[in-house]
Amino acid sequence: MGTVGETEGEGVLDVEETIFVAVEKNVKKSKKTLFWAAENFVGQKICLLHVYQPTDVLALNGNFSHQDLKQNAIEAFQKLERQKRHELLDDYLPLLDQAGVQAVKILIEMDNIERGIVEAIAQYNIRWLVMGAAADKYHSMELTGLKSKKAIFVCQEAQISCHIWFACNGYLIYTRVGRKDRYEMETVPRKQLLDSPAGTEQYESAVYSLSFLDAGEVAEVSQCSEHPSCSNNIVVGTSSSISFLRDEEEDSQGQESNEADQKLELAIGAVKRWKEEDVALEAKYKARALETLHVKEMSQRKLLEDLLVRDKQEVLRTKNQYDRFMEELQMVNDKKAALEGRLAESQCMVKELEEKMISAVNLLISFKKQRDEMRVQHGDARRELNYSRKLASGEAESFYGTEILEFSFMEINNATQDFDPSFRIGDGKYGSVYKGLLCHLQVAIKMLPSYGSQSLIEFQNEVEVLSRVRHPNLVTLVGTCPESRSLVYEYVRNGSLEDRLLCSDNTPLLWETRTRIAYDICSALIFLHSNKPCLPHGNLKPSKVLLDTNFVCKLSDFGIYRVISEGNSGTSFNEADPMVASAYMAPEYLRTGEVTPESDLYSFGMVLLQLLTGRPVMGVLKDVKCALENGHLNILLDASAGDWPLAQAQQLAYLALRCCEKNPLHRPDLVSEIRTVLEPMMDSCLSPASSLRVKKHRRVPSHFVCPIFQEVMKDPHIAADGFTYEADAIRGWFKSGHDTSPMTNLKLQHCNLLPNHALHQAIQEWRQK
Ligand SMILES: Nc1ncnc2c1ncn2[C@@H]1O[C@H](COP(=O)(O)OP(=O)(O)OP(=O)(O)O)[C@@H](O)[C@H]1O
Repeated sequence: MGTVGETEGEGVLDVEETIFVAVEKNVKKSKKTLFWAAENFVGQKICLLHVYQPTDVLALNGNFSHQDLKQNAIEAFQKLERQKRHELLDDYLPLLDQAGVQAVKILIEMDNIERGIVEAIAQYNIRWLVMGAAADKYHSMELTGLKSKKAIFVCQEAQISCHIWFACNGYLIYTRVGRKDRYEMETVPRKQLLDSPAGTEQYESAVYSLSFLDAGEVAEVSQCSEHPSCSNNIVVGTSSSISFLRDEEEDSQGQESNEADQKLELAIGAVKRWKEEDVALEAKYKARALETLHVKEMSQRKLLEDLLVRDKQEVLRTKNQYDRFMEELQMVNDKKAALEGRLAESQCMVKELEEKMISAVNLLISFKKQRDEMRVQHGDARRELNYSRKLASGEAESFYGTEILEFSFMEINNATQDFDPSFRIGDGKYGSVYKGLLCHLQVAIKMLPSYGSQSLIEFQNEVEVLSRVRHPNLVTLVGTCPESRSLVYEYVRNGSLEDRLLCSDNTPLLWETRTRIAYDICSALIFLHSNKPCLPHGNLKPSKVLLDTNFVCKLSDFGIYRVISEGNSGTSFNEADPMVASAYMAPEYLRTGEVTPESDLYSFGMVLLQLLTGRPVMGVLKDVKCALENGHLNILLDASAGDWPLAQAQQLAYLALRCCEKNPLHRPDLVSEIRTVLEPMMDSCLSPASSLRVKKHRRVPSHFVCPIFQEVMKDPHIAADGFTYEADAIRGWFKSGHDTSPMTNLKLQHCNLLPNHALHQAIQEWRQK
């Protein structure tokens, strides 16, 4: 327990000129004592004296030993604490500043405050000290002695040279007079001073009185003679207090002296007892404090032990968790390695499969090529065979070119790009018609309804019959797909007569062309009816009259009823208007459902009426009849056809009406009557003026012209680029070292050529006309 003194302020302290004021940390509590000093010692320097009990850092840290705490930390803590104290003391300085008093401060560090003050008095040789006698709240008129234990201790223990004023609530309560000759007095212990009568003699003008301020005690007050500037009062001892009495009659009256001695002894005894009691009490408090500290430490220890147990458990739990995670991680790593292995395997497999796929595709391509070649060979072989057969039966001449191709559903599917709607060119009552490319030919594929009662053989036989019927005015049936029950026809580019009559593309048909169309239909019907067996068309109407690029008419769907099974004959998929459809049908057909050459005549008559008038079929028969009766057919004639010679038009109208006779027997004969009427008309159409107009109309179709020779082809052949060339021209191209397409300039896959029979035939027909 050392004494550390710190002074702060200006210069060296002159203890003779300085009033020390003992203050506590709370400014409020010591403020009035300080004011009292400032008021009473005007012009004197004031030094604030403060003792503080430093915190026991080791005790604060409970279980930690001194070694555990770093010296630096302790010092830092103490420094901080000291600094705080200084800051607290600084709070007094503005008060003194206001009073115009110079101030310094001394900070003493000690466990016991009163002892600290006493030590400071000794250390700095303090001559003048002001301190509190009691807390301000205890102040009253009766308060005449010291109440604070610290004050009492200082009063008793401070070196005698120090003069001390004890104030309370701004009033001086008690003064301990200091002895100027301090060297002399300091050698005498305070107690001895009290005990010795000589001690009392040394104080002639001042009498010490220790007042323990019990209730009811009375104090006498005398003027302080020690300090001139002071209006202090000196408290003179009372009955129950320890008193130093100045009694001039003491020496003379022995009895009284004895009594005084006795009193003194009593007082000393009381002080001793009080001190013993005080020590005992302090020991008791200390013991209690230690006990409390012990209990606190024990509970802290318990708390820490619990915390330790909990921490241990937590660590254990974390460790278990960690172990589990590590196990899982291991498993995941194992799985990852396995999956990576599998992935590598799969990638190998994918690569292998890709290679296999590529070779399969290559194989497929070569198979397809082989198949195409084989199909061609097969076709050739069949043709050869049939030709040989026909040769044997003497029908060889009419045979060439009537072989029919068979396609798989896959081919039909590919040709129509999965029956893409953009490939659909029309819908009939039996199904849809798609455009497509098969064997390098542009074709129209008619999808028929299901077989129904018809067997595959029956279907194939009927198709065989139809495919053999070939005429320039009939759409050629080039193939079939029994799998999908579809018929593959040559594609006719210029739409149907129905479209033309509706002028859907604003190019009306001239009367010459209409006359020729009538003639073409007549020719086709003569051919069909003269076929063995007789093959009536069965569904003649403008939508079945197709026109090629040269407006040559080609009847489609002839004899289709032969491949439609009975169960499906009435099936209507997309029939526009049944009334309109039946308007072309002969009354007996509507009654019996039997297709005859006469029923074709009726339909022909209706088509003829429409060619003349361009009117819708409904009501046209009645209108023309009426017009002829009234002689104003010219009004009814289609003006967009040009100046139709009226006589010719009338002749055609009468012919049409005869064809539409209800009684089939009254209808004219196709060859002897109808063709006889139409033929001269055709000739007149070929008059120079007409033929010029028609020729204008009949320019050479561009697809008849070889792209290399730029002439109409004689022997058209299809190359690998899909274009048709004159055989000699394309062969010459290859011979000259080319392996590219003359049209696209791209490399050709092969140099094989395929005869384009359909085009060849079309060119022949065109030439004949
Ligand atoms: N070979 C072909 N070339 C070009 N277009 C064709 C060919 N065949 C048919 N078409 C087109 O397909 C359309 C539908 O023909 P489809 O024969 O199925 O029905 P439709 O003639 O309208 O009447 P129906 O219901 O009586 O059969 C025709 O109008 C025609 O435009």
